[in-house]
Amino acid sequence: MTHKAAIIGGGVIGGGWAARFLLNGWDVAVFDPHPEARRKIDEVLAGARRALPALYDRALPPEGALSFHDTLADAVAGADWVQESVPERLDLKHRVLAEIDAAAPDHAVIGSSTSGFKPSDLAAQGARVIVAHPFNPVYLLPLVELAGEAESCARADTLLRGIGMRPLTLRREIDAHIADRLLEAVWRECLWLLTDGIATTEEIDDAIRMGFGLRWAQMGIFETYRIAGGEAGMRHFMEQFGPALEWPWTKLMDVPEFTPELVDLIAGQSDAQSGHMSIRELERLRDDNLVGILRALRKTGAGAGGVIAEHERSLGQAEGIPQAALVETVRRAVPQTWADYNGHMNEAHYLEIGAQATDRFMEMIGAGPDYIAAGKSYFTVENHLCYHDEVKVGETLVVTTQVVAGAGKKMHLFHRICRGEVVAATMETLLLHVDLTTRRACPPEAGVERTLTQYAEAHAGLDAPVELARHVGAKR
Ligand SMILES: NC(=O)C1=CN([C@@H]2O[C@H](COP(=O)(O)OP(=O)(O)OC[C@H]3O[C@@H](n4cnc5c(N)ncnc54)[C@H](O)[C@@H]3O)[C@@H](O)[C@H]2O)C=CC1
Ligand SMILES: C[N+](C)(C)CC(=O)CC(=O)[O-]
Repeated sequence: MTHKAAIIGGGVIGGGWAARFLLNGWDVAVFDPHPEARRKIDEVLAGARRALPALYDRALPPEGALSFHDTLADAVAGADWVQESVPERLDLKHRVLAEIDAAAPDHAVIGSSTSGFKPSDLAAQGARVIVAHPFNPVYLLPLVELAGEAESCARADTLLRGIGMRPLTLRREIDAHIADRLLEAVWRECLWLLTDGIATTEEIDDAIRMGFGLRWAQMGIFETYRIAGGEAGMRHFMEQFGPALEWPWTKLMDVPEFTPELVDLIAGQSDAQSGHMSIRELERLRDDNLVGILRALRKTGAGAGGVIAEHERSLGQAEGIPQAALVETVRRAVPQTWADYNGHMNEAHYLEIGAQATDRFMEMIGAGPDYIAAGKSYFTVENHLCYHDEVKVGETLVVTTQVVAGAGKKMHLFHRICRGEVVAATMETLLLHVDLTTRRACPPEAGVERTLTQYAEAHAGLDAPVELARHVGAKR
């Protein structure tokens, strides 16, 4: 059954929520009286369609339906989740939340994107609401801080995990939650460094992105500092740097006055630093970098990479049943990071997607991660790729796999890499079954051999592909 989300306020954050729900298969209804709201959401969606599918090696579910409504009540009718994302003004939030509460179904989770109000502030006039504070861009960053009534937070946790997010439920409510407390502390010190003429906006950004910002994405602060203590770890780190808390290393709670002069100084320096790019261009750059970082983290499971890997496991894939028809082994979007200077998918990634098809087929015959952990696997000994057509970023590729032969130590596969009806490339691959202890070829375990043989027999009647056993044939 398709879920429905209602988005009340479709600006930077509401647009991001709309994209996150929609691309994960939810229907989305938007209410925002601003005359430009639809255009802005369409632009955020275009960015999300380019970025989010690129995180995964499997296809996301088919997109839900997007609709815009003239009244709040229309938008929330039948919704399973209502997300309030109007500007950060308590009086406005009270008005909007009262309307949502009156119109939303009893079972709906009502979340507020507030960056800093506590659930008790929001519910002061009786509206049912929890804090569901996301991070920009909502369609890529997994974190959502939850605060408020326990049962609603638990329901919210389940639904958010289903759309690839990582809920963090606060143990008790606090102004600005956890992450914004940290962001405000850094922001405050940045303002002092600017006010005191110590550094420019660009220099401060360099101080973050060239150094500790890279560490924070994967280890946060405590794990990072544990390592900084050397072999003696966290205790030694605190012995060494604890006294610094007494030194003037931080202005602590002292806040600079936000004068018009300070605003002009920051806005002017920020224009000089990044004004040569539009906000949409900056968003695309940010998203491409985030996709690259998240995909790198996926490999080790560190930080948000673990969330992506876990969500991907929940995305549907073909059943491992031997059959005469070809087996679908991969269905995925082409990420921006796979494009090259010719404006299409680089040749190396045809091999990558072919290798993903082989990995998936190994899982289907019972030679997946558990089998490998127990000491047996397959090694590739030969690949042959034929490139037939170019593929562009964002297109969906489907790989089907044919078993050419599968007996004893050998597994001979033929992958067709298809874009719709077009076979964009083929990859023929020969693998040998190996004992990972001796690193030598050996017969597979009985279950794997039996399933592989069943596939080979089922595929024996299929036509041999024309590319099979072809050599590199340049006409002379
Ligand atoms: N911008 C950010 O980085 C983040 C913002 N937030 C929070 O998200 C919320 C929204 O912030 P942004 O999206 O940045 O603001 P925004 O200004 O980009 O968007 C607010 C939207 O609400 C609409 N709106 C105003 N009154 C409305 C009403 N009565 N009914 C329906 N829509 C109405 C406006 O037309 C506008 O499109 C705030 O509570 C903010 O603290 C949370 C995380 C990050
Ligand atoms: C600046 N901010 C308080 C609106 C930041 C957030 O709430 C979260 C984010 O995305 O940085």
